[in-house]
Amino acid sequence: RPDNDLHIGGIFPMEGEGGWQGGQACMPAAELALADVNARSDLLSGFKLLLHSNDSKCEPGLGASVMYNLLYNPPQKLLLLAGCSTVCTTVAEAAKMWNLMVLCYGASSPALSDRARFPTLFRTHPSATVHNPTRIKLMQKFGWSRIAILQQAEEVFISTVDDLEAHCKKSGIEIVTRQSFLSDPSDAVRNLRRQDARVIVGLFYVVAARRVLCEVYKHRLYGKSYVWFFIGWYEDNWFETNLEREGIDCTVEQMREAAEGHLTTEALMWNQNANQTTISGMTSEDFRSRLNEALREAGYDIDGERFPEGYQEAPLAYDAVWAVALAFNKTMEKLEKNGLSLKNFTYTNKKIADDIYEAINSTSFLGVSGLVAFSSQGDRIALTQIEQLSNNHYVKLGYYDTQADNLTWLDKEQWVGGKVPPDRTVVVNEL
Ligand SMILES: CC1(C)CO[C@@H](CC(=O)O)CN1
Repeated sequence: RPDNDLHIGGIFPMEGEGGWQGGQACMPAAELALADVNARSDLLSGFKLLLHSNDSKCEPGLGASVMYNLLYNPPQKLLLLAGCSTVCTTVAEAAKMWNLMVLCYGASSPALSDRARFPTLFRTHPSATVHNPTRIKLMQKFGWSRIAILQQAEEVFISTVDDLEAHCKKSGIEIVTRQSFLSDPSDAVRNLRRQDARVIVGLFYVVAARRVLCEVYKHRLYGKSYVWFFIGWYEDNWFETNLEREGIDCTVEQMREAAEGHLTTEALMWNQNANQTTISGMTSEDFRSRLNEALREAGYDIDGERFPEGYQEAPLAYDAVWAVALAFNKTMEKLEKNGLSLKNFTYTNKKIADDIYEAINSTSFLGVSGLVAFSSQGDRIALTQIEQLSNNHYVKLGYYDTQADNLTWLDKEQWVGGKVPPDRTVVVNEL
């Protein structure tokens, strides 16, 4: 029997100290997709897709050595799947030397949107810059043209804020101050008060977010005269957990009071229309049930709400495998016209690599994570969701489709003072 296996490498962050261990849910999701595409007789007819997985621990060095093992050991690989921005940066910068496409299911760094450095990179995970047009849209909706920025000094937030500044300039929104901090936000928050900041965009990881919120409470930078934009992918009760362990000297009540009313933006990773059948024949809720089953078998206590890391991003990994299978299928059809197949691919065969690139570049299908399509930089085109914390739970306020400039608004927003807070001190002239 001729060898009709098509091999791809999978680099998953499974466990480690730093970064994101999203491989815990993303690897099972990728394996579900592998089974589904191999079960389809109308895809890669006669060929079988095989995934060779390894743990990167979200460390670029280990990711690089895992990549070399995949490439220097048979069988020949056709493409690499990877997660974590740091690992994707290393793998995607090197992969071009082997004419390999890299599909990242868990990388949000804006630095990856760079075809000069990463000519073969595609990602089903949107860049962190996907929040920015949504933030601008909300500022325009509520008439805020004077804002402040508070950020943690991390590469992903620095490049996201650079992009936000560019959007603000284009939209005539003034940034009165841009404060950044390494790990202690107290000086930065104090400076916000000095600059009379009222509408503040906050960009930091969740541990830093708790420190910021307690400082906001102490400096009374919350309530009816302030609006905070936070990132929406923290866990729902992020502002009232771990306070003791992280030395936050605010009580749960104080944190809740400071958090009341803040807005969040996040990229949609689960197809919103829960009844919509996707390319796999499943709805996103069907996918959730199958993923939960696979995770229970892997030993996770899903019913006890003990979710593995990467659960939120699992649809991105599932759809990444579908994007590969569909692109290989398209490439196979093209090669067969010349009596060739993907089995003819070698690490020095740029021609076939270009065919695979073209096929991925023109991806467009409805996956469990929504419409899967890439920008010319290989970035995932995604919808964003806007929420607001009201009485301690997040309320959906709307969705934004940047491509169509279409804001779906549910008119659910509540303001502490009963009206939209102004972006500056309003002087009322006594007549
Ligand atoms: C939304 C988040 C948590 C952003 O970081 C991604 C990981 C990374 O960019 O390294 C995973 N998804």
